[in-house]
Amino acid sequence: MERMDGDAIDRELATTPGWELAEDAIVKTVRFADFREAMAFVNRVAEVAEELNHHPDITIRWNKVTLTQSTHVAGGLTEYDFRLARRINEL
Ligand SMILES: C[C@H](O)[C@H](O)[C@H]1CNC2=NC(N)=NC(=O)C2=N1
Repeated sequence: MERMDGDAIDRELATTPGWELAEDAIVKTVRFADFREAMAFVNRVAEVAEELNHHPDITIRWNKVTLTQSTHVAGGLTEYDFRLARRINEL
């Protein structure tokens, strides 16, 4: 899978609500009622990541979960990152 160029990234970001570009990755932070809710979400993300074989970096800070995505093997953003982002938006 090829790395995406800036125009392609901007186009995809426009249809992937809640995600922002940070360096060569896309980032989203989701806030929950408490830690337990945050962990339940993280476990749902894990299921989708395993299904797609594409995994986000995940930071959990009490009730806030930050997902950071890029395609390691490509050294930047690819369609896989946006596909996972859209599935996460559906959770
Ligand atoms: C062998 C396995 O397919 C690869 O390591 C997958 C797993 N999940 C992955 N996730 C992400 N974000 N980038 C990758 O390059 C990647 N590669």
